[in-house]
Amino acid sequence: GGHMLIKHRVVLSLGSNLGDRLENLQDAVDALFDAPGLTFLALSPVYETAPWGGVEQDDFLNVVVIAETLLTPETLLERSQSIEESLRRERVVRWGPRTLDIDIVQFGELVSDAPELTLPHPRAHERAFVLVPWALLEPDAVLTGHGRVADLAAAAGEQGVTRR
Ligand SMILES: Nc1nc2nc(S)n(CCO)c2c(=O)[nH]1
Repeated sequence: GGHMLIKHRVVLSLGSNLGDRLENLQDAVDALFDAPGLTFLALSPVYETAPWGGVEQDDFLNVVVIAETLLTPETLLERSQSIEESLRRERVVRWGPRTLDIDIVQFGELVSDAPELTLPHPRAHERAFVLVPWALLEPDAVLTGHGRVADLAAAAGEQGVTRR
């Protein structure tokens, strides 16, 4: 349904472990902000990260992007999915290798249990490849919020997340 013209602060996690990973991430960030509706606020450094999810596959490169948007969550999801497709995103194995994955981690303070778009992202707060870059950009959101992580450095070590 329609949304009043409210700006929401969104947190996106981008990952790639297929093809030219860095180029895939660069192309994705460019594409996200090429179209109207999203205002860039911050981009984390790039992290080399061990695959999370139990599927044996190559390491990922991950970044977190903070933006402001007038879009609805659904529209942002559609835009993310079309960018994934444009980078030849073959969804073969769930949690398997992919040229690009864009996860909406938070959309303002919205909460949704819609199956196609659960907000906040249900697994983001377990994932050091999300939390470590995110904490650099928004320490309070990660270190004190409901996603409280006792020891981010320990999580980074345990989950193989290292700054490139
Ligand atoms: N390290 C790491 N592991 C992952 N497992 C999945 S699924 N993904 C895709 C994002 O959900 C990733 C990822 O981006 N990085």
